[in-house]
Amino acid sequence: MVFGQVVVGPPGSGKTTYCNGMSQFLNLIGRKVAIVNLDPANDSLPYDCAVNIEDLVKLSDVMIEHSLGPNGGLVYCMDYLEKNIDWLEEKLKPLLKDHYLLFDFPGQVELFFLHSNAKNVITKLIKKLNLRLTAVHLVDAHLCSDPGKYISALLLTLSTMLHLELPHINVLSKIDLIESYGKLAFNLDFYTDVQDLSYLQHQLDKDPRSAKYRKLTKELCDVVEHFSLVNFTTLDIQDKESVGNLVKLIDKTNGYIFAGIDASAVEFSKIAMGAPDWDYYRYPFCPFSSDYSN
Ligand SMILES: Nc1nc2c(ncn2[C@@H]2O[C@H](COP(=O)(O)OP(=O)(O)OP(=O)(O)O)[C@@H](O)[C@H]2O)c(=O)[nH]1
Repeated sequence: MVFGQVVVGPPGSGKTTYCNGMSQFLNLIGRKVAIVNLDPANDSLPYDCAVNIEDLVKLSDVMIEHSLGPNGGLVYCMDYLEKNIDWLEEKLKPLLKDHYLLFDFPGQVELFFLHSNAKNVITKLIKKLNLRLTAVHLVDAHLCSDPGKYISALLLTLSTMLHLELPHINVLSKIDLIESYGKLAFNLDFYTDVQDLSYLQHQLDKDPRSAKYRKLTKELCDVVEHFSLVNFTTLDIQDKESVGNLVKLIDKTNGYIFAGIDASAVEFSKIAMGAPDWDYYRYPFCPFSSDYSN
């Protein structure tokens, strides 16, 4: 069984930085990691990738050949990848024996709630290669500083969850910067737990432009609350404890913590009930710099 993460989120939410930081962290706790770059718009990669979509299709070539803009070009690239899924499977096969996989996807959000190519690629890989993947959806934490943007982020997150149909963890990224956008109207828990969105209405009513859409906003918040699926964890990719806590969550969702244990009910309950206290803190970490190897 091969475990890994599908890293998605809007442009600039920190996906590439995440893949880099996460792979360094996982390496340090003893896992062999392979990063699969499926974002053809990723020009300068901070990490060494095991597989790069650029070797199959180049966004710049697609845009010229088919007279497409960057968004149309990306949709084309994902479509091309789906049609050539054999290429990706062949590239991944040598990694399946002992690697943990990180898939770095493009930030164009329409790929994850409108078009089906990216989802089809993931589904085919899961089925054919027997992968256990968790979707990690990054959302820039600064969106919490504006109630309207926060509600948009909730809707995007919900639609991505429903579209991908994977074990899913939503992350407020760059949490270290949250205070630089001013004091939040509520405690951070309010934004991570997504419990009672009616409080946001008071904030929105302060702005006459959003007060006009009071009913629409309420209905949208009701949709999010009724699904009762969205909540967030937080991440500062430069903080080892923050990354470690996220890894624990991800390991529970994709089943990594159960890998290699005896399939007996006793063994299973030991892991399920016990504190998840395994390899994460075994390794001495330096106080953080974004490069864990420093
Ligand atoms: N302070 C801080 N900055 C971060 C963090 N994560 C990412 N960044 C910064 O956010 C910016 C965008 O990060 P990227 O990793 O390029 O984001 P992306 O989602 O891959 O962007 P696209 O490829 O455009 O979709 C970079 O300047 C990163 O250094 C974080 O946890 N804390």
